[in-house]
Amino acid sequence: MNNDNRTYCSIVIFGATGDLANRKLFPSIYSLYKKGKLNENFSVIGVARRELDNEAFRNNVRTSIQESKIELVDNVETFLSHFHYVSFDVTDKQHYQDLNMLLHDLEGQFNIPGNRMFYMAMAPEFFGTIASYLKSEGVTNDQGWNRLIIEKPFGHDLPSAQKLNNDIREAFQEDEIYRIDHYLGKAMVQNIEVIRFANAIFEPLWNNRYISNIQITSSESLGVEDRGGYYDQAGALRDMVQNHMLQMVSLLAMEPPISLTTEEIRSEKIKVLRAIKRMTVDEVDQYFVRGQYDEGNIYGKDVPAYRSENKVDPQSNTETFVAGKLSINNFRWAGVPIYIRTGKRMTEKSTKVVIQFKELPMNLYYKSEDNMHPNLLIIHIQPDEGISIVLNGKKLNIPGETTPVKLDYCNNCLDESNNPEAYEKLLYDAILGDSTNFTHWDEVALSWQFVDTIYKAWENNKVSDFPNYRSGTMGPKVADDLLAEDGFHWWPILDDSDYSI
Ligand SMILES: NC(=O)C1=CN([C@@H]2O[C@H](COP(=O)(O)OP(=O)(O)OC[C@H]3O[C@@H](n4cnc5c(N)ncnc54)[C@H](OP(=O)(O)O)[C@@H]3O)[C@@H](O)[C@H]2O)C=CC1
Ligand SMILES: O=C1O[C@H](COP(=O)(O)O)[C@@H](O)[C@H](O)[C@H]1O
Repeated sequence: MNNDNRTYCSIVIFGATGDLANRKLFPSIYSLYKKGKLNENFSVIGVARRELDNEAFRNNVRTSIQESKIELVDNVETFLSHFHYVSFDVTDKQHYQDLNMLLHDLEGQFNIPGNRMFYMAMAPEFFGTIASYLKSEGVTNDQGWNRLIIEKPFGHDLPSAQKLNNDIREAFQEDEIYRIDHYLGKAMVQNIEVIRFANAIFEPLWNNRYISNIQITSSESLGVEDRGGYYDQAGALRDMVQNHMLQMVSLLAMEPPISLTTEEIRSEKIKVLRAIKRMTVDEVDQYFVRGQYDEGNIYGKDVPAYRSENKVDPQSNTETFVAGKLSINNFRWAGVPIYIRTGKRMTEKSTKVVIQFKELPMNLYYKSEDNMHPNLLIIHIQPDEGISIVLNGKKLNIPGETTPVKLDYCNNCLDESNNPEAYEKLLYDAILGDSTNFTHWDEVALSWQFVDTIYKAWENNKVSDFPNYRSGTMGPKVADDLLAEDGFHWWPILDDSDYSI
């Protein structure tokens, strides 16, 4: 049992009957409890409109844990007794007093010193209103700490993000705001810093003298599922690039921070985002391409085109795929393209980073382009977690010939059961007050600034060829052309891939 009183707190989940709460938050809280990271001094209050009593709410929580891969143990009923539910419409100010009273009661019952965490697991249009009523109705407490966890999307563009930020800043200080980017909770995304800054063999090579290009792929085999209404307004650039992809870029490209504090790491990440070369609207098509999925076949199953998905405009021009080339204008990275691509209904669910190293100035084994195999460092972010290094070895029994050999380290092979989910890690960080793996407003603003130019170009220049990739493929041909123009190709993302091409 953990006696760390920093974890003594109440967690209020706005949107407690929703998908995120059920699929991610309840199982994460249970997992923390089961591991002894949360002791008995906590409470969870669920808020949503539908009428439920505490018992029905606790049954929902139990079901959500059962449906996750976490095994229920004997203490589950004690755990559930910490959960309470209040039903109200968050736009209705008067109910916040009831919430405050319940918080006070539970703080007494569970001996919680007034620490309050407010988790916004609801549509973003409510974020500003909730923050403002929490403050005006005195629900933010002056006895302990107050923290606000905000889900994505954080705005739709820079002006809307700025407005949202101003609204929540009226009630919460920047250091009380935890903007979630769940990629920052993934084990191998967190490992990027360790790979870079704890290994003498990588950091000396981590620059434009030795690296020829970097590729980041985050592909999904799923389509938009039941989120067509949101996604058709968002698109892949807002949904994945503005946040997750640019966060990975900044971790890969940042300078070593002077220490591992939140402020130092953030400051280095922000410098990368500032150094990304800005495009004019007219230049966007040289650097970014988009796609939309057509019908096709994934894992042997026929799937519909994006335009036939539920709650999607049948004439939609929303992109479900983006690929782009970024340049970072600084001493370390000038001249090294960073290619990113992400999309739905692609061949496989996979997130990988491939660092391709430059060729030797003179390779004694060179015979033709076909036998040139660049060294690669592959960071497998999901579903497999680990790193691979592709080197050149001797081809058996053929003198003077080389062949690529792959050295693998698998992170989740060691003990998968003990590997916490991203949400679990981030929730725990927020409870402890560690905001390193959350995004600062400056990062959000710089990312939107970059992405807004792309959308401006795309709005001016409507597509005529959507849908342009079949479901179950790696995206449209234009994404391959983007690299081919620079003499590169996308490295394959499947785990048993052949890296000899
Ligand atoms: N689901 C996911 O995997 C992910 C979600 N997110 C983000 O998380 C947030 C929540 O998403 P998700 O859980 O999928 O959404 P859902 O639509 O599943 O849930 C919305 C929740 O809000 C409640 N709600 C809606 N209107 C009101 C209101 N006026 N007053 C009180 N409660 C209300 C709903 O309950 P009721 O109808 O009972 O009021 C429900 O509990 C969004 O910002 C989303 O972008 C981010 C990443 C992944
Ligand atoms: O934020 C989002 O991420 C998911 C992909 O997350 P992952 O952890 O499964 O890689 C994506 O499906 C969703 O559209 C987006 O909103």
